[in-house]
Amino acid sequence: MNTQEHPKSVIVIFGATGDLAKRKLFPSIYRLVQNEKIGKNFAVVGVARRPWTTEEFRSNVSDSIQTSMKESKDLEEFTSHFYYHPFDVTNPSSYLELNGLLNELDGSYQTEGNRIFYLAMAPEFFGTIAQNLKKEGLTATQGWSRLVIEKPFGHDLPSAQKLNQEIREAFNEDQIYRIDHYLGKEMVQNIEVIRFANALFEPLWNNRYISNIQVTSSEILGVEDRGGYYEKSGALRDMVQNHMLQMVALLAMEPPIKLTTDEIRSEKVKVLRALRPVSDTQVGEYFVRGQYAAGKFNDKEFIGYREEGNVDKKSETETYVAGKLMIDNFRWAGVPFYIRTGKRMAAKSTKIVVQFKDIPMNLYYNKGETVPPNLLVINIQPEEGITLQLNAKKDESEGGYSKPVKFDLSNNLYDGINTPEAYEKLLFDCMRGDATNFTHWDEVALSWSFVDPISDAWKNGKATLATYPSGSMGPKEADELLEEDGNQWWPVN
Ligand SMILES: NC(=O)C1=CN([C@@H]2O[C@H](COP(=O)(O)OP(=O)(O)OC[C@H]3O[C@@H](n4cnc5c(N)ncnc54)[C@H](OP(=O)(O)O)[C@@H]3O)[C@@H](O)[C@H]2O)C=CC1
Ligand SMILES: O=C1O[C@H](COP(=O)(O)O)[C@@H](O)[C@H](O)[C@H]1O
Repeated sequence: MNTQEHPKSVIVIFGATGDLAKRKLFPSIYRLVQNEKIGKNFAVVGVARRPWTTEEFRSNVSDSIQTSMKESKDLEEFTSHFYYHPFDVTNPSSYLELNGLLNELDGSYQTEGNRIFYLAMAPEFFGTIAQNLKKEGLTATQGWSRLVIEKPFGHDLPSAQKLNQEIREAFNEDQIYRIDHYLGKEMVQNIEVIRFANALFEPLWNNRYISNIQVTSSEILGVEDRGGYYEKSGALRDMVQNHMLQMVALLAMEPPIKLTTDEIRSEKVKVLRALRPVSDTQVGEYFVRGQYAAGKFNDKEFIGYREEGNVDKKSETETYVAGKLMIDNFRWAGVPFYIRTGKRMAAKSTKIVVQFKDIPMNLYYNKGETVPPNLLVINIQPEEGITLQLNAKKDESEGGYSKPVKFDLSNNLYDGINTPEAYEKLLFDCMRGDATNFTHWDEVALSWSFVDPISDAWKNGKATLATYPSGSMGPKEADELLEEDGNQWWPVN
């Protein structure tokens, strides 16, 4: 890339001493520099309460890079772009001083007045920070100002509306970048290309040819030290309201008329609007919730969720959700989208399986053979790639007629290229003003509208909480959810 095209900006990270900044944000900025996506015209200002000096902050940034990258070079030059400005974000008088520093850095790094305010803090601070930034004139520069907001965006629809209103008093919708880091994953972005750049798939992408679609996001990790947050969230709010529904929307949306932010968002919104609402009397028919109990995985013993730190011993919080989503529109009528996500499961895997309908007649039936369905598998993580399961002739020596064969298209896809991390891509998109892979307010609101009745029904005791042993693929009730439709979960590894 030509240096002329490098985006220029001062990035202010609120919550710069926290976990997200250290594990994700500093390494992402480092990779942007190493990959020559940004040049010299950038500075990063860390804000938090801890009374660190800029030197201490730089040393923390340096540690973060050394811990997370296989190779780290030019660290001194890189960290020289970082500054620390300690203050309590609830104190309005501190913003003027911050503005002074930003103006100074703007001059030193020639960032043309462009500013990114990245809120890597608990959501209760979002409204206060946004309003103080505006009130104290930090957004009134000659360049652009953008606000990046981490999830969770509210706790339910009313709290999200309130939060949105507070932020919108200070920033326009097109200045707000709501992060859903799944939208930065290479293979999630690939869904659109697989669908809309291949003559092979798009004609089959409907209820005439697809039997069901399964989206799994399983984690081996448990809740561990995040009990305080997770007790108020649970898997439904933590994963389904955002990442899982976003993947479903990308899989189900109509082809946009153009690949622009607005057109793609508007197609995703139509899918979210077409989701069949689940009333409290139907919740058991469409959703299963579970919580991990003690168990063993790879010879290691794990405690149950209720034994984790900051978790109530009688907690009813779900660490697992499986659901059947129906999209009531012309393309998808009758096709279940099954989703499942959970912690302390048997695999770290995010995978989409598109199961095609059976052939109209099985010519091999009389020969005693079943013909398995064709499967298109999109592997999002940890491996990235696509496989296509077809049926092919067996070799004479194997006996019988047909067997499933997998075409692994992964190597052809990337050919060894090291794909960028989700946060790296999203930060770069924000610097370039491309909001396509961020969530619009309408998507957030519709997702909460879908999820709220489910969590209300659970809260009102309308469904039992199943348990599953740590190290398993979830409760048996989730298998029964599919068995009732004559389906089964496809393995994730
Ligand atoms: N960690 C992760 O992997 C992910 C996090 N998120 C979201 O990102 C956000 C941050 O998460 P995470 O980094 O884990 O949280 P942490 O608790 O690790 O960090 C919180 C940060 O906020 C600062 N802080 C707290 N109160 C104040 C205050 N009054 N004034 C100034 N600074 C303050 C803390 O610094 P100090 O104590 O020095 O003031 C710290 O830097 C949350 O919204 C979370 O939900 C989203 C996805 C993944
Ligand atoms: O947003 C979240 O995502 C992570 C899982 O992300 P992944 O990229 O590792 O799949 C999850 O652990 C966390 O609870 C949730 O807040």
